[in-house]
Amino acid sequence: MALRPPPPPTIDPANPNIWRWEDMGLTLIHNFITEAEEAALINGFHAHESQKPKQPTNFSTKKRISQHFGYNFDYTTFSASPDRYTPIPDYIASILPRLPQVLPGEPFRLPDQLTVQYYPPGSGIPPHVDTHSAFGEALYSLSYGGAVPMQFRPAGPNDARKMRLPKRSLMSTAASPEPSSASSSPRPASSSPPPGTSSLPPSSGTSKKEEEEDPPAWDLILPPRSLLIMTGPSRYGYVHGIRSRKTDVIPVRMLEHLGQVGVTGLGLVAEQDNGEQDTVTPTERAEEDGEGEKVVVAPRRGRYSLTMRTVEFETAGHCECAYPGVCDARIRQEQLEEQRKTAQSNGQCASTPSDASETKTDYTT
Ligand SMILES: O=C(O)CCC(=O)C(=O)O
Ligand SMILES: [Fe+2]
Repeated sequence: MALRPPPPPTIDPANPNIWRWEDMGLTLIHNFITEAEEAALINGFHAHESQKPKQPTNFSTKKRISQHFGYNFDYTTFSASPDRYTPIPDYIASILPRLPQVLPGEPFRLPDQLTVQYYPPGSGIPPHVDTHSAFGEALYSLSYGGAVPMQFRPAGPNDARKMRLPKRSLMSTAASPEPSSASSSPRPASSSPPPGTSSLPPSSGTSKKEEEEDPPAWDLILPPRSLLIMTGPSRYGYVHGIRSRKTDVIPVRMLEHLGQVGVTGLGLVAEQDNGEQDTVTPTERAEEDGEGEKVVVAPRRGRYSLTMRTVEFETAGHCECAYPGVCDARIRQEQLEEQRKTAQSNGQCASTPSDASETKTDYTT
């Protein structure tokens, strides 16, 4: 199926590279870094990978490979410890001061929890909501290498249900990936099941048929060297993910829209399998899909992303967002309340609020 274009963005009249979806708090800035900076980031990733004290990285794997810098996040306590810190290399640190402050009126802290991910061609990340309570509102994600479409949809009742499953895992549901607790730890496989199709386990008593339809999703192409910024609804109330697939069927109108604002070279079809540069523009490859839409079938390339978040030390574990259905802090409160009620009905002491930080969940970011 062809990608579904996003709602029309507002293009910044002063800088056509900047696309905004103001009602969603979503921004995409094209050409945010130069090709030289992109090359430095890619070289830095591979140099760091080669220094890992383990067997050589298998780049032909289908799994994402990740590297963590800055504060290490501990998912058993749901907090970051100021004394567990992996130094941030220069090729990443130099990007941070250039990030736009997107929350006016709030003091701007440079992101201090950084995750670099390499997505081998065809791999993705399950649909998820990044953990609300652990990080500041603004999430930044810089893309480099190949382009990839990121899928967005408003979080729905199925997501809320899945986030309340006792054994939620990144493999199976709308959750909240990354970062994992230790720096450079391997991530779960990213390929299955396809986002949006995960079903509840039989023990939940809910059959696939009884599940409500997810709200419709749309795709945002993240070209290499672009910066995605999520705040507000897109940060707290939308699910985002990348489908695992070898090729994307891209409507030509999506490519033309990118071309109009000076974005060329998606990295998707820039190189042929024989390694030669491909001089044919993507739109020249267009064909019609079954519905008469002009599309380009573009093979996925290896893609890298640098996700930048700010750890909340002060307010860790709390969140007052408008999306309690998919809010980790609200879910923990609900669980505590249930435990308290159960304890009361069993005639035991109710648990104290301090249990909150120890509640065992397997939420990742
Ligand atoms: O690869 C990306 O751009 C985003 C990854 C992501 O959503 C995450 O790590 O939470
Ligand atoms: Fe995410």
